[in-house]
Amino acid sequence: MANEPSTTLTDLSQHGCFGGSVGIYSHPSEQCQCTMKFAVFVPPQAQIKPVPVLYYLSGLTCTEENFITKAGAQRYAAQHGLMLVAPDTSPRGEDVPDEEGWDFGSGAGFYVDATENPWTQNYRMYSYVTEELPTLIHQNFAADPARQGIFGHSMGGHGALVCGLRNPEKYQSISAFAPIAAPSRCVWGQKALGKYLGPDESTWAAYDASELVRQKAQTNRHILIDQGLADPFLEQQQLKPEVFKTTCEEVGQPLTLRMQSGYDHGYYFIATFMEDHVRHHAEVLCG
Ligand SMILES: N[C@@H](CCC(=O)N[C@@H](CSC=O)C(=O)NCC(=O)O)C(=O)O
Repeated sequence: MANEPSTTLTDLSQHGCFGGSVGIYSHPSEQCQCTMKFAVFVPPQAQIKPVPVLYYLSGLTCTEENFITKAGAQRYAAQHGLMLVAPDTSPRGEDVPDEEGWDFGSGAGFYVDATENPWTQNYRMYSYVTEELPTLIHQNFAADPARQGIFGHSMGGHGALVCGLRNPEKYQSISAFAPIAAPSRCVWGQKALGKYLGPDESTWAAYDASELVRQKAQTNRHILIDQGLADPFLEQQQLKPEVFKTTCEEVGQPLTLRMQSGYDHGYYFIATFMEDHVRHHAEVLCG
């Protein structure tokens, strides 16, 4: 069912899963100028016709494997007939610049197109996620390019909000778990945006959901966010969901922000509310 099969994908592993399959793939990336990896769950419905695709963006330190092995999304994606795609979180490799520390560089691409050296050649995760990866998916899998959603966690929740708000024609549904919701106002975001984009903070707004939603509110679409109240990064002021919520209220962006008592930042929290998030996307994409 896929269009014009590409020869550039390397199949690294395949596993039967809920009547469909999980595959891990690598490919040479034009945007990131290195080998990139991603995970795909193909639901059983894809054997009959192209299915909608739900992209998941992971958080700091993650690879393409965290979500697919820990979040438990495949059961619900199989029920609704959704394909899941989870890319790595940054370019990687011997020739890719990196820095000490886990909140910048490898594993911390922040879903931006860097404009500052030495990051600009490889760190193009925004264009990778919104352009190169969807093209590859549609060339190689039974995916319907007209029905796509995006969600993610923490740094990946920030990425999902940014990619979704900036590209309403590409993504019809958006949700996030504990997103970095106002990166211009937190330590993680200020470090990453300052290094990838430079010190001129006016350039950061294009990658800050709480700024973007002022210009790009999608008043006909509902965004779902879950946030754990026992999340240490919430207390450290890295996430700031209240800033995003206030802006959404000001501009009329429909938002359900659920503050979940007893949940921290990890994948036990994500797995607990995964069914609701997959349903949120399926109601739009599979309706
Ligand atoms: N290594 C760090 C903690 C890193 C961490 O918590 N990463 C989160 C995402 S945080 C925001 O983007 C994550 O998803 N980790 C992977 C996992 O499988 O849990 C430290 O030492 O504090």
